[in-house]
Amino acid sequence: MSVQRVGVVVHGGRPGAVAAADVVRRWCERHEVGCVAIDVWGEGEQRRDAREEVDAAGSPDLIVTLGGDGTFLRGARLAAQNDALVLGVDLGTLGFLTEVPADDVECALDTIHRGHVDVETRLMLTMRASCPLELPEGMETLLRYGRGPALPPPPVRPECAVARDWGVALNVTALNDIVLEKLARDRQVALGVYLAGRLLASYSADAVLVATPTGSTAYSFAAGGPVISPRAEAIIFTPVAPHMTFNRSVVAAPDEAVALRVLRHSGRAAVSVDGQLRGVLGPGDWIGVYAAPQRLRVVRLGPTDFYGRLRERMRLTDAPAAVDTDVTPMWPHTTPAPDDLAHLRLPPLPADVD
Ligand SMILES: NC(=O)c1ccc[n+]([C@@H]2O[C@H](COP(=O)([O-])OP(=O)(O)OC[C@H]3O[C@@H](n4cnc5c(N)ncnc54)[C@H](O)[C@@H]3O)[C@@H](O)[C@H]2O)c1
Ligand SMILES: Nc1ncnc2c1ncn2[C@@H]1O[C@H](COP(=O)(O)OP(=O)(O)OP(=O)(O)O)[C@@H](O)[C@H]1O
Repeated sequence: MSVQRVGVVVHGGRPGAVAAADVVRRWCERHEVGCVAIDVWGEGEQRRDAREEVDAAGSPDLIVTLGGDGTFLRGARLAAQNDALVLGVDLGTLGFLTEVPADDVECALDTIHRGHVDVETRLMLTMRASCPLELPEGMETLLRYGRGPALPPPPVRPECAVARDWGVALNVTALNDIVLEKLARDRQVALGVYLAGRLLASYSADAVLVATPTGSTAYSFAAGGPVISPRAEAIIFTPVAPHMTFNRSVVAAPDEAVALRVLRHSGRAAVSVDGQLRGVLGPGDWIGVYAAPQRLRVVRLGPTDFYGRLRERMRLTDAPAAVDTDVTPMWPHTTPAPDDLAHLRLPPLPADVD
């Protein structure tokens, strides 16, 4: 695939990211490829929903993010809207989602332009709600204090309108997670949690969240949820500080929806999508979270080493009694794999590891 138009999402507060954006712009000029800077977070401006943002940018077919995981999530939201490829350049703190170091950005663009890339697809979430979402007056001001303006409420998909009891379909995609959390710090949320349409249990908690396998290493991980390979197809439900004995995550199949209903006596609940506040629910309101029909298409320049990255970036520590200096991979596969292993994804050669 040759690239027609690149959309650049840059962490404007980081000089290294701004300099790397310049490198991308010059590469585009040299290759006569359109290039547009997408300032998803222009200070003082009204933010746009993903459709408006992508249209204004002239429908790029490649989104390059220059920043950390937050910047990647902002770019992924736009790429998902246009079925564009997304390349994450690592200029952040943790860099769990990003793919290439800043020094390799030109080389990465050359490779993509020649069509020599692997495209990894990632499951994303979308949702329906009992009513369109909105932010109460005054919240916008609070949000600006933290991280700049809020996104507008998610647009309703009119093409998905049916009978009222199915609620409204919202034009949102989450690569990590959709979170329902208490709005007031002193009032838990009380929720009925339904899996595949059946009540699992009623929860009183600080928050509950629905995560993708990609998001299993983000908030869900912090709340004690399982780590799931991003290549797996699953939907994870994780409660955060539930005041009850059943506090486990439940891993559902990708065609099973997770519905969250705010109970009558509950405090109000904030809905966040990949860390962005998108609405507030009151008693009686509900959201249904399910796998989006489209997958995110992420550029991979080499074999992914998810577990190596997990060990390194999360700084996993070994049991003191089990520390061993031998880190030779199991099955280094310097010779072809035996027949009984031929169908497996085997560890990448050390030279190929990102
Ligand atoms: N207690 C928590 O850990 C907590 C609380 C709120 C939100 N979050 C997460 O933050 C995400 C938004 O990220 P942000 O960078 O915009 O906000 P942020 O700056 O608050 O980032 C939270 C941290 O999570 C990391 N992160 C993000 N996605 C990840 C992933 N898939 N795997 C591993 N680490 C990941 C980021 O690098 C950062 O260190 C949300 O989707 C949510 O999962 C985490
Ligand atoms: N384009 C931008 N311009 C100015 N400030 C920004 C921009 N993007 C993010 N910031 C600010 O930088 C801080 C970190 O943002 P964010 O966590 O989203 O970055 P990130 O890309 O995930 O990098 P990191 O890995 O360091 O967290 C936030 O306070 C945010 O407001």
